[in-house]
Amino acid sequence: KESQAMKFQRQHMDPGGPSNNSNYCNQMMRSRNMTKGWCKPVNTFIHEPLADVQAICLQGNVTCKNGQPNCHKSSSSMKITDCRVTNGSKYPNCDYQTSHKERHIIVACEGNPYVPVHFDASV
Ligand SMILES: Nc1ncnc2c1ncn2[C@@H]1O[C@H](C(=O)NS(=O)(=O)C[C@H]2[C@@H](O)[C@H](n3ccc(=O)[nH]c3=O)O[C@@H]2CO)[C@@H](O)[C@H]1O
Repeated sequence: KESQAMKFQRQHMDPGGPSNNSNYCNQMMRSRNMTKGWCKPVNTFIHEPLADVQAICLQGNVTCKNGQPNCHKSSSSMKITDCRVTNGSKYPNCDYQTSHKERHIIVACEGNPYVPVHFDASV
């Protein structure tokens, strides 16, 4: 069974990216298994080293969207790509808009070791 920490890395980590093609999201949402059963509506990939993303758990503590107290906001902005399903997208041919951005990100952390398990938002 996939751990929450490994699920976070599968869904959100891409240190090597982004390739500047407009098809990045279509390719990545498929290859990271987020188009099975449905087209996941929104997903962010983070283009920073894993160690830098794990370090966010030691940074600014903030309240999560769901009210839980275990979210943390990155002290610096990070290179990300937002993938958002298009209006014309029809499962199983999931179609995404690819948006490359630099934002502070907010993740939820859990466990021992205390690591990212959920992507909450970018600001
Ligand atoms: N405080 C917590 N502490 C610990 N765990 C917590 C906590 N909260 C949730 N989980 C868990 O995390 C799991 C999970 O997948 N939550 S999810 O809301 O659906 C994730 C969102 C995110 O993937 C994506 N999104 C969204 C915006 C954006 O900019 N970028 C972007 O990528 O869309 C998704 C839906 O919004 C679930 O098991 C839940 O129980």
